Amino acid sequence: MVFNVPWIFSPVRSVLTVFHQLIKCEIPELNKASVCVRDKGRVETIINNMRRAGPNALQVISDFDMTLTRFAHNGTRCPTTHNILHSSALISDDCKAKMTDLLAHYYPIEIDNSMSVEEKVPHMVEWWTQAHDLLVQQRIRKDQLAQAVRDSGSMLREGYKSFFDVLQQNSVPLLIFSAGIGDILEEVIREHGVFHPNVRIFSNYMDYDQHGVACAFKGELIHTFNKREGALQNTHQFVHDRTNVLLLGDSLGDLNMADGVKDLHDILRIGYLNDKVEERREAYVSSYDIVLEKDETLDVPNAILNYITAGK
Ligand SMILES: Nc1ccn([C@@H]2O[C@H](COP(=O)(O)O)[C@@H](O)[C@H]2O)c(=O)n1
Repeated sequence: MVFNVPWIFSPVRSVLTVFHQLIKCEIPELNKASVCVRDKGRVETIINNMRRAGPNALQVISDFDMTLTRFAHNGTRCPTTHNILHSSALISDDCKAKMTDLLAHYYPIEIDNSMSVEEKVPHMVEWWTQAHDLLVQQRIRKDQLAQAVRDSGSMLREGYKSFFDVLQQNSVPLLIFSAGIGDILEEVIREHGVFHPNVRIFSNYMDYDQHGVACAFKGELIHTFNKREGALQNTHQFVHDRTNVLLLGDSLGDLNMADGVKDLHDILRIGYLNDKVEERREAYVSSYDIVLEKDETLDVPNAILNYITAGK
């Protein structure tokens, strides 16, 4: 059992670690009740190293659905990129019903704390494959995607503008590694006015025929638990002269998204724990450096980024 009482202790390691006064004052967001930290000394050291190295040494690697987008708003679940498409007017009622059934069956497996990643993988492959096959049958037109996103009520987390803008202003690359649908993801960030040139996306993209109708998904399937393989295959696309990584995720499958970065110096992993909080807290606090429980904001990543970039 891990308690998120700020600055007290972490029974996961039974080590008493505290943030020093300086970082507590400079980054007061770390005092939020939503923040859980296993080893505060380690987090402080990493953040200070990153500040000393400055924004030129930094890249941000992030998941998208439920990490940069909100998990819930006013008690209602917010849509993932898949949900945006399957709830849209572009999809038949029959397809909607099938996609909803798939979600109801496979999402509990995705977040099941009692199953290993190895046990989950075949189920995730089945889920994504069936969902993509259904979507491809719908003859979705590329030029209709922007409207589908506008109609969807998709929401980036509170503080998104500062997050994207500060990275852009400091020329820090933002690499988004998503098992969602890349075409929809792009529309979401375009719609929010933050698709800046420093953003790069690795995701599942649709392929279109000469009429602009989706006819397949391109390349290797990316699901929640094979991002490491994808990251390693795409190492040539990572920004190699930037050896410090701020990693944001919401799944244990996101932890290895930076495995393709060569000469990695410092990495700070921030994990959003959105669902099944009690059951999964221990696993998250053992794996992520900072865990944000039911926190729908980017306050903590923003505060850390501001602290790092202010040191330049
Ligand atoms: N048919 C599907 C398949 C997956 N999902 C959810 O999308 C999320 C993946 O995106 P990330 O940006 O988080 O990698 C994943 O967590 C699934 O729950 C879906 O909604 N429908």
